[in-house]
Amino acid sequence: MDLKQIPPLHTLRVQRIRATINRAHIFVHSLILLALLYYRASWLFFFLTSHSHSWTLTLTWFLLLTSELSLSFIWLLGSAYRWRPVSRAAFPERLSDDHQLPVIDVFICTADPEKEPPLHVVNTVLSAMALDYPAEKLWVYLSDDGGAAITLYAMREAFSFAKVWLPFCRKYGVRTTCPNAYFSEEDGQIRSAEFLNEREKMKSMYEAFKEQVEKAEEMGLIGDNLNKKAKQDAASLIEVIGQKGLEDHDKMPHLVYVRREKRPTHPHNFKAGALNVLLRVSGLLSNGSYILVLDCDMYSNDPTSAKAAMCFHLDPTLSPTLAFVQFSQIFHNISPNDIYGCQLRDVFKIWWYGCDGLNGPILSGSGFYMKREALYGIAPGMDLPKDLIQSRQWFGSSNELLKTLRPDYKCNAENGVQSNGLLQEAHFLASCNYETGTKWGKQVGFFYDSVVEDIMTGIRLHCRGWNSVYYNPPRPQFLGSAPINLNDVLVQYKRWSSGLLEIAFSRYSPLPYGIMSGHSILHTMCLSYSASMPFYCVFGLCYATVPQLCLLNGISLYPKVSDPWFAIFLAVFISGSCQHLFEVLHTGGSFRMWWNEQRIWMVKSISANFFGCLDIATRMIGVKRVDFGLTNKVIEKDQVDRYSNEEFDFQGASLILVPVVTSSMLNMVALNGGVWRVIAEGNYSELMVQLSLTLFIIICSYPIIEGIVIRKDAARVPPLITFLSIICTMVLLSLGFIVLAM
Ligand SMILES: O=c1ccn([C@@H]2O[C@H](COP(=O)(O)OP(=O)(O)O[C@H]3O[C@H](CO)[C@@H](O)[C@H](O)[C@H]3O)[C@@H](O)[C@H]2O)c(=O)[nH]1
Ligand SMILES: [Mn+2]
Repeated sequence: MDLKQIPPLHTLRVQRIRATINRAHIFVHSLILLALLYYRASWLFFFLTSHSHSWTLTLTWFLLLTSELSLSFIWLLGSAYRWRPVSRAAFPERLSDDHQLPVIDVFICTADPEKEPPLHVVNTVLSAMALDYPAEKLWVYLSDDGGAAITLYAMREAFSFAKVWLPFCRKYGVRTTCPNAYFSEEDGQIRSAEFLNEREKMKSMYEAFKEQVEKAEEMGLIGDNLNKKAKQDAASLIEVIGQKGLEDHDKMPHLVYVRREKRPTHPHNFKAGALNVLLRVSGLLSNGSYILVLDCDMYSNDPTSAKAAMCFHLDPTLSPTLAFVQFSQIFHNISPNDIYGCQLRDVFKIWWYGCDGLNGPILSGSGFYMKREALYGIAPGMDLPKDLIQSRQWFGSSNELLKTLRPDYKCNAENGVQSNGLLQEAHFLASCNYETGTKWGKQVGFFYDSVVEDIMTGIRLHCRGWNSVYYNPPRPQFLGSAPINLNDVLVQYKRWSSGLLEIAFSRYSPLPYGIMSGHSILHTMCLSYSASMPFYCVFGLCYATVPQLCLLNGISLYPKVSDPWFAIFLAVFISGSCQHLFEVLHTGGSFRMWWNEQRIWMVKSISANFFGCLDIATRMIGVKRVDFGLTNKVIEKDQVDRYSNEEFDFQGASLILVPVVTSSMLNMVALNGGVWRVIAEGNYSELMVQLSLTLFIIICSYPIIEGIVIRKDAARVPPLITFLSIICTMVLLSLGFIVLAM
């Protein structure tokens, strides 16, 4: 048959108009930036060389040049995302028969039954079990780092519930296969009486299942495992759920509960460590060629994702170098205009499309189908080590695991796992000593050098020669929940910032590493951009303080309104803002969302990014240990109300908020002082930019100022934070007066 007549499994379209607009903008914006930097540098040079040079001016201009240079450099790296955006379509219905599909292992991670309620976790498990994929080829693994009896109990109950839930979903073509989500939304379609009847029955069965888990929780099944020590010090426990009735597996995927061994003396490497244990245990039990990774707070929202991913993985032209297919992450609980910028709009609606037009998106933690072989430490097309000694150095001493690496290996778990002693070996693979002296976490599996293991792993796979694909079909394939309280948001960003800095300062820092591994320059820029984001704090901190302190002291840092160079500063501001606004509107956002994103970018850069830098600095000098800072997923009703009203929630605010509150206070003082000075001295034109900048920051900070001065409710800025920020503001003001008066 003529190959051209076979309908393709997927298609790719380059977004030409977007690419052209983007490239034109990159060109214009680069020219403006160059002019601005020239202006700043030439004056700085003049100050340095003139006889009567003032140290104060030299210092302030140096600070501004540094911050403007850093921002321009980060912008330049990020412009690679806009170079060649593409979009894809997949046609899973064109896949040939089910018999040829490979085995898929689904990995779901949970780490704490208090912050991640077991009922939510098993909802994610159920949604994954209901993927539209041959049941005997689907294995679902849950890694329980919380080591809680209640989670295991909930898994067993979930397996029983799945026996009725999966047939129901299949019979009626239910797409929302996460029961909690399904029963909290209306079906919306006109359905038969039989269906409505069954749905009601199913609902009451779900309620009964839910009650059972909640009752167990109340009865204390959650048990003594909850205390911190037990979480750090526990033996491994692996259970293949529902194995006794093998007949179940005609229609049911396998479900495996894995609790790895943890000892206080052994670093457990957080999620990456958990995933690597799953990689080994699953290698032994099912050895799926592909792996779907899900966080416990992100459920499958469309059963077709597995087959859609296979459209790419099974395409012989893509497959040899394709490591993973990344799906978009959509968060179901985002407020109408996304006050905290948690939907990661730029990542999933702009950047990954752009990366996909180069070598593919960076790994994003959850919602991706990964080729197992890509995680085994080799470049595409290379063979795994054949020599036994070398294999053991890479993969550890389990002969059973090593056998699974052979190309002719036949999985022997088909006949039941418990019977053939494999479980014992699985415990060995989940023990905390197993990785000692091996390449796990360094070359094999998910990488340990950063708490953002996803980005780290993605960068290293790309630099090793693997590619990836981004797929974002109209119906969200995976839905997650985002934090809805400012402190949780900032703590999450702080972890990401420190993790990204770990990458930036590691041997795998993407810019040198990408260039040295011969990776494409544009894609290296994309990889480097992600690792450079924490450095936004240089610009943020400088622009929130230096021009303001100078304004108070009557020092002008920008050209006069009448000076032609003034237009350059205005043009940078307009060009940057317009591009951002255009992208927000183009990706379905509103004007309000654009404004919110501007604000939260400022907030995050001076708090989370700055604290990320401090975190790394304290770790480097050995004062602090690495911490994951799990995101809290238990949400109170009043928090939800505040969030849906788009009201800032400062409850539980920690020190991380101090820079934000300090900056708001400082800018208010500066604006008042600046206005007085301008009125008194009439140097309006000279200080115009500084006055406008200060006013802009104040308008952006309105919810924070409101939280300090006006609000009296429980979610206002806590008085302690206000107090600390007053002290910081006073220190900054005094420093400003002392230094600038020199
Ligand atoms: O020691 C740990 C810590 C975390 N987790 C799991 O890791 C996942 C992500 O944790 P979460 O607190 O939800 O962090 P987020 O910031 O929401 O996660 C984002 O950032 C992480 C990297 O920091 C990525 O791994 C995630 O995929 C990405 O969604 C959850 O399923 C946790 O249960 C573990 O299994 N073991
Ligand atoms: Mn999460």
